[in-house]
Amino acid sequence: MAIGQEKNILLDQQEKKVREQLSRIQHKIIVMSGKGGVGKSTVSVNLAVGLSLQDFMVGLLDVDLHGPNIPKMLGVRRERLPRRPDGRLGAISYSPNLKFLSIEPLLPKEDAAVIWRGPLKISAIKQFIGDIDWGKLDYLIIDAPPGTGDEPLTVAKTIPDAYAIVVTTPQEVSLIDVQKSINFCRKVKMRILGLVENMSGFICPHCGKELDIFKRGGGERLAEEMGIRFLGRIPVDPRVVAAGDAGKPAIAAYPESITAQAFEELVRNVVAATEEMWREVEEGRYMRVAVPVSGTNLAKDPLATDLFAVYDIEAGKVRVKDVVRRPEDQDLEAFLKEQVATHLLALDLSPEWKERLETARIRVVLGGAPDMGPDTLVQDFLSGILK
Ligand SMILES: Nc1ncnc2c1ncn2[C@@H]1O[C@H](COP(=O)(O)OP(=O)(O)OP(=O)(O)O)[C@@H](O)[C@H]1O
Repeated sequence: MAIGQEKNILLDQQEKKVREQLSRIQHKIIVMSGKGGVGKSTVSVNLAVGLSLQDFMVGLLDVDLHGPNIPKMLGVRRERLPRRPDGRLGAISYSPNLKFLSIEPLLPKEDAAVIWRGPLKISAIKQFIGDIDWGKLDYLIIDAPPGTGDEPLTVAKTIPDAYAIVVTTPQEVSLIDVQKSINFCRKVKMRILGLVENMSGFICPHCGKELDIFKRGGGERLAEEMGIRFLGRIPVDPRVVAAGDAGKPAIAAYPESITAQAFEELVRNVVAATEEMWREVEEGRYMRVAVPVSGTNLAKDPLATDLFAVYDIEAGKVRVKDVVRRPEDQDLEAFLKEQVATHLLALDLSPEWKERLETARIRVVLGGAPDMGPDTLVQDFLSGILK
């Protein structure tokens, strides 16, 4: 067998494993930020612990290949990954319903500098997700490295149905970074769960009360302007640092504190927001519609074309339209799944393919005419002419 062919088979197997693994996880959330140091890991850890304290089964994945700090924040260091009877590796248990994984146990030494080349990084992240047996989870929280580079892009592509939480601080420059993260999410078609404003207000280390000596706010206004949810704000609290350093997240270490309460509110808002996003899809208030095209008109055969107009539709209105090219080696089902399409609108499709897509929970609606453009077909669908 040719080397290229062998590589493709291995890649296909990896994709399959990744898909199987992901299908057992109900909600996947990527915690991201436009720049470093805004408290992404702190938010990820406290959110994961908070969800596990609400009896959800939770996984926490640290995708920071250069400086994984989640093991330290959880007080678990250099533990070996458990091996399952079938030979697969499992994540490390923090508590009965919280497991986590970072690159750390896979490094030769604790402080080893890792130099990853782009393709290696990408396959390491895919391996994390595909090779590790997470079991059945309600939530997988993924702490992505800051920025909009290779790692968040790989996570977004590997977990196409992940939602994003964007973390910011009240400083203006950080709020500008939010815009970048939001643009990134829109570009990779990742739905945004909402915005968290960290280090907002200050908790006095002496009296434990909140003092307004630092700038705060802005996040809520920005969220409103950008049309995304505001999930909560977390004050600056020196105990967050101490708790992180001591390996016990603030939400569990100081449950009575204002900060723990702020994290608990964040947990409640995240649960409500994920349920709402789920319902939006179930009830058709949110749709992602793919239409195979050829030039400016509908394509005669969806299986033969590589061009698709993809629409994000909320409350019956088109919010974003994009034209996407299907890679040559990707079949229609894999492509639509990667696009997280909920519907395929097309001129025609064989009954076998229609059934295959509907089994994959992609609704197929057929109709229109060869001289019609995709926008018209989508409008006909939204107005109920096409059913
Ligand atoms: N609300 C807070 N109050 C006080 N300190 C905080 C707060 N949030 C985060 N920190 C501290 O700020 C530092 C950076 O936080 P953290 O590591 O969570 O940021 P990050 O965005 O994940 O950084 P990175 O760029 O490394 O991914 C840590 O020392 C953490 O303890």
